[in-house]
Amino acid sequence: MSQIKPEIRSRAEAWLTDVFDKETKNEIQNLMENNPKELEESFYKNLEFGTGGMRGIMGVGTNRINKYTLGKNTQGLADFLKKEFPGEQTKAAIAYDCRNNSKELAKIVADVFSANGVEVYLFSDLRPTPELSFAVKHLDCHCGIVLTASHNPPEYNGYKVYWQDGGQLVPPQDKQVVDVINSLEYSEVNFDSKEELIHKIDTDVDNAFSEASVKNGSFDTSASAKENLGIIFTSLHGTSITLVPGVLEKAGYSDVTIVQEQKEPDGNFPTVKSPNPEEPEALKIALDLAKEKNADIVIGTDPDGDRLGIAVPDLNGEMILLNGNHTMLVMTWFLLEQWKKQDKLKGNEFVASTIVSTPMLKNVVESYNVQYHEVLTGFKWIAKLINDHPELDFVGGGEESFGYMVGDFVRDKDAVTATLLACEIAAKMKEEGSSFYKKLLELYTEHGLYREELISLVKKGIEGEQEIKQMLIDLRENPWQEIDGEKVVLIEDYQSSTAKNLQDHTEEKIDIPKSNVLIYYTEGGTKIAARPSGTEPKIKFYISVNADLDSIENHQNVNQELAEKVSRIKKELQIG
Ligand SMILES: O=P([O-])(O)O[C@H]1O[C@H](COP(=O)(O)O)[C@@H](O)[C@H](O)[C@H]1O
Ligand SMILES: [Mg+2]
Repeated sequence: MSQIKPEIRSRAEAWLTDVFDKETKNEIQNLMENNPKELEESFYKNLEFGTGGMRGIMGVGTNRINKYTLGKNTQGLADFLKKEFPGEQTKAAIAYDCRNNSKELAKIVADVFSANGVEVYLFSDLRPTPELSFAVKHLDCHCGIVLTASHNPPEYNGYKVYWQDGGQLVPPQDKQVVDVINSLEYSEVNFDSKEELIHKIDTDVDNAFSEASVKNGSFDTSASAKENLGIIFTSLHGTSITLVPGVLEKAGYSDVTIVQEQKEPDGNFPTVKSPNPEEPEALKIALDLAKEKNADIVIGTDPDGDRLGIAVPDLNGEMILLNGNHTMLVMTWFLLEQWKKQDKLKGNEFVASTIVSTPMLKNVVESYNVQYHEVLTGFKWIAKLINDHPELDFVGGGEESFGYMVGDFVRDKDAVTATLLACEIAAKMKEEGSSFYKKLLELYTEHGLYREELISLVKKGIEGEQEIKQMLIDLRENPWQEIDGEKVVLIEDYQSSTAKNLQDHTEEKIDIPKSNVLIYYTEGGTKIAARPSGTEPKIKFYISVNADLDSIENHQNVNQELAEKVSRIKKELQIG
């Protein structure tokens, strides 16, 4: 008992009142008596909204995902809706993923909204996140919620919030909503549902979304090319199983093999260490199956169906996992070619990506005389750009973390439509005697070979958070001056919004919202970004190096040299 800090004890004791149920109180008592460390982790702060909504470990406490923290969020949102749309019948759409407790938490969110007079459209079963983004607009809702922690480990859950346009909350609403939530007491949350305000949704929205996906993810690839494409698909125990097989069939793909061991939705993700297509291990079963079946493409989506991992044959026919940058480059090239062919490039189109994604994309996009815009990490910022620039046509957007969005019919990354686009490209390339991978290499010969690596260092809990903060403070105090023998020429600090040119000692203002991100550029074209993850307890370093590639035949040598360069950099900077 004596080990509990007084402020933690008082925060925990506030949860021992009648506002909270017996189970919660028992668990808190238990932690107080037996596990003060866990009590502190659970109560030392309130959960916050990050890159993609609010995420946390499930359990009791203010720093955990539970009925009370999400109830308070929802009460705050309902209060905000009332203020923002006075006199209107407000409406909210709610979806949930395969995680443990997602369904129950979705019902609680529906209860609190309805208790406050908000009309609720609740999916009758699990669905991918992009379908919720679609549903918000389709059903003319004022906001939307998805209960999901995306690809985080099984002990996590979360709460993604969408606004009227189908994009996740961004300024100015994000701060306004958070202020209302923070001003509430737990006792002010109304859980008394009005069942007559809760409507179940499923097939109608599914059909509309599937149709829109097929339309947006299909171009001029022939029916025979599609039939000839061998596809292996895995939903990694997640939500995309509800839609992807159906849209592939609708779009004309007949040779689709679903990874059976991973098709059942399961919040424990029993066949993978992490249900994240960014981790090579996640696609292992699918890759083995691809070998056996001699398939042309492997696709795996994350639990909430918004990010996708792809593997395709390299020039020797060996399956190779692509990273988010690779996929984004080929997809964007393909979309630009299609727009060009359809005579739709008029000079007011744009492609968007994030500051930690490959700088090569800019070169590809601008070679089509299309505008390239860069935003902070988080697809919500890409969605915001679309809103902020009604005068521009959005072609597509992506980010290094395996997310892509085709056109603007949904306002978040969408692995359903992106799966169709990946198959469209692979089928067409195969028919033309080329390949998805060869196309990537051709882009390298035109724009240089870019090699990117992400290093994520996991640092959990209170101490981890402190350590991550300190690492960035240290970097600011002692910035890298030279990296792999190349002088650092520019340092961007997105927290102070300054770009320091170390050569002419000038300083420019960065004109995007503040964020704890540092980016270094060297005279040789190396780019290194550092930031804390906004979804997981990690610090992330993004390394990008590049070199000219004169012919495809040389790609392995050049790639090898760049891999060695990245290794040297990691060693020198002591990151991973
Ligand atoms: O996790 P998801 O699929 O919802 O994706 C979310 O998190 C990713 C990782 O963010 P961070 O680097 O801050 O962890 C972001 O890239 C993405 O835009 C965001 O929507
Ligand atoms: Mg996700």
